[in-house]
Amino acid sequence: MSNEVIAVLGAGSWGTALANVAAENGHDVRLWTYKPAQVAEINEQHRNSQYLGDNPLHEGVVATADMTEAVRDATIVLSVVPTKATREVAHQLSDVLSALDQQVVLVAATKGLEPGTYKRASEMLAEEVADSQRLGLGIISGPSHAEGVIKHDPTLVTAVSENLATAERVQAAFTNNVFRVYTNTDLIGAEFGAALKNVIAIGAGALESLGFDANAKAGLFTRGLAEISRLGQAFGANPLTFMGLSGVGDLFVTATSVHSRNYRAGVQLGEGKKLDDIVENMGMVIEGISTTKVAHELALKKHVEMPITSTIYRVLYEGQDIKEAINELMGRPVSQEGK
Ligand SMILES: NC(=O)C1=CN([C@@H]2O[C@H](COP(=O)(O)OP(=O)(O)OC[C@H]3O[C@@H](n4cnc5c(N)ncnc54)[C@H](O)[C@@H]3O)[C@@H](O)[C@H]2O)C=CC1
Ligand SMILES: O=C(CO)COP(=O)(O)O
Repeated sequence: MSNEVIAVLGAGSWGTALANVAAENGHDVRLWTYKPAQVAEINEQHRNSQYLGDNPLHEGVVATADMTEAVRDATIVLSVVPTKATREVAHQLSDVLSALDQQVVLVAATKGLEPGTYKRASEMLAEEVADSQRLGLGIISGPSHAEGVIKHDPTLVTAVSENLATAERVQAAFTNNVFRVYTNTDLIGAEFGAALKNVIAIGAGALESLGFDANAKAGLFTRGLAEISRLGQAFGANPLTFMGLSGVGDLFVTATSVHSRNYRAGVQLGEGKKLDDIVENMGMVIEGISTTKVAHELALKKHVEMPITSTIYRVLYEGQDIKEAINELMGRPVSQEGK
């Protein structure tokens, strides 16, 4: 395996888990966070307790609060901050790359769409980091909770870039015996799948707390995936991508796992907790909350029917009662599948 110098921007649960995979694969890894206490804990105790508890990190994961230090000589840079911070961090990265006169393969691991602009993570990176500063642009996506990856649970993800050689370079850098990386070239489909499954996962959590059985969840997953695919296709996605790891795979894990922040938020909504309290107590980003609003707006703009997403929008943003919302969904005129 050729050795890469990999900078990971964002030391939350996912950035730390990805940095750990890269270090275990023998790469030179720098993990950037703006929090000095986190730098000290990672470098001295090889833990990131706020996000990953007592799980030990590989000693090759070196944290720094200095982005220039993190990025200097890096060949691959991963952006793993929440959607709302992606543009700001990418802008900072661009300044750093200019000063270093350096080019990198740029990879987003963020799952969301930017409010207002409706941009995907890779689009934000492309807008903030100039072509001349990039050797390639892609994403890592798929069913992969950090909590499982850090414990070496077998995990399958996909590296996606419109340029297959870029995807293959990321694949080569991250694949190992417990972390298997596929490739794909449908960036649009992969990013829509990754962002929109979070919305359905919130719905799945709510069904769980209302005590509904697997029938309801299977219906939600299937019809949820149908509307995710419809919206993605309206932007040019390949429908087959939604059958893959960044589509049904990620929907399945996020809408069924207790590790999912989105699913857990849905459970708490179903228990009657207030949205603001849920966000405050989670302590980690719940991307689906903002994505629900973005997706609902996009569906209206593109005239794409997304009844489940719009129902979850009304529950989250208009205070609609969940049981009443489910009754409304179930009472919609019946229709033909595959339309
Ligand atoms: N947690 C997981 O298992 C997975 C998460 N993801 C995605 O990865 C992204 C990050 O998720 P998590 O790591 O779970 O989030 P997190 O909430 O655990 O951590 C986010 C990190 O970003 C940092 N951050 C936030 N705002 C910042 C800013 N303005 N400037 C610099 N740093 C900032 C925080 O300090 C924190 O270290 C999300 O889009 C999520 O959907 C994708 C796959 C798995
Ligand atoms: O995308 C994820 C797993 O693949 C993470 O989902 P949550 O943000 O809901 O934990």
